[in-house]
Amino acid sequence: MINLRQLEFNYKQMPMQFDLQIRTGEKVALIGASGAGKSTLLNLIAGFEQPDSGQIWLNGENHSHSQPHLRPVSILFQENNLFNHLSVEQNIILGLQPNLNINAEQRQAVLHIADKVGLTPYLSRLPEQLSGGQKQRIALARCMLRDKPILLLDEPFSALDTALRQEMLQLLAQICRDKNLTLLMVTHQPQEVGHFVDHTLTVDHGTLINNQVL
Ligand SMILES: Nc1ncnc2c1ncn2[C@@H]1O[C@H](COP(=O)(O)OP(=O)(O)OP(=O)(O)O)[C@@H](O)[C@H]1O
Repeated sequence: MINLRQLEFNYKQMPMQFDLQIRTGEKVALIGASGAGKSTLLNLIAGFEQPDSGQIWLNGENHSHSQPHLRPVSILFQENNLFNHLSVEQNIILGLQPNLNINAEQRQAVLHIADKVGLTPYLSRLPEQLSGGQKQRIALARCMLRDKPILLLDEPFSALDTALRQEMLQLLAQICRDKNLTLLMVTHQPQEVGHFVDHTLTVDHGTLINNQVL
């Protein structure tokens, strides 16, 4: 569950104020013009930006000022999600274990998710040897492996073609269902995710302006 209460944040040129209520297991798409504040909203929830005032409640706990790693949240950024000196497999493993030491069961989970996102042939490569879409799939695989109840995705599929976007969306739907995840996902293809999400919210000039049920 995500509950934002009169959350205020100011970049000099753009004051922002967010009120938001997303129930556990709910899936919400976030749309809006470039520069409207979508990424900032995700960064506030994940703890990478600090609000000036207001409250952030996540799964019933007040996380208004907690450290990012203490929040029950996984986030996929628009870019720079990967460690370039680590292999594809190691980048995925980071979702489970920061020191990369995993047991046999965890390795099975890594291989399974790598297979699901079509990265099995690339596991020993470095990210720089992959395309933009393949890199984004590494980050997506890592996010989906993590055991956090809230998933924040910032344009996760923008580098993928239509067919692959559909496949990744199905995988995401399955994982959200299996783990009962709460999902907030920035997208520029609201028509493609309409059947998958419960609501679409629009960010306009630093505020959530509507709540449209699709
Ligand atoms: N570090 C920063 N310092 C000052 N202003 C910033 C900073 N980061 C973003 N902004 C400004 O805050 C506003 C919101 O940016 P944000 O990245 O949240 O928009 P967005 O809706 O995610 O855009 P896009 O769809 O292009 O990714 C923009 O006007 C942007 O210029």
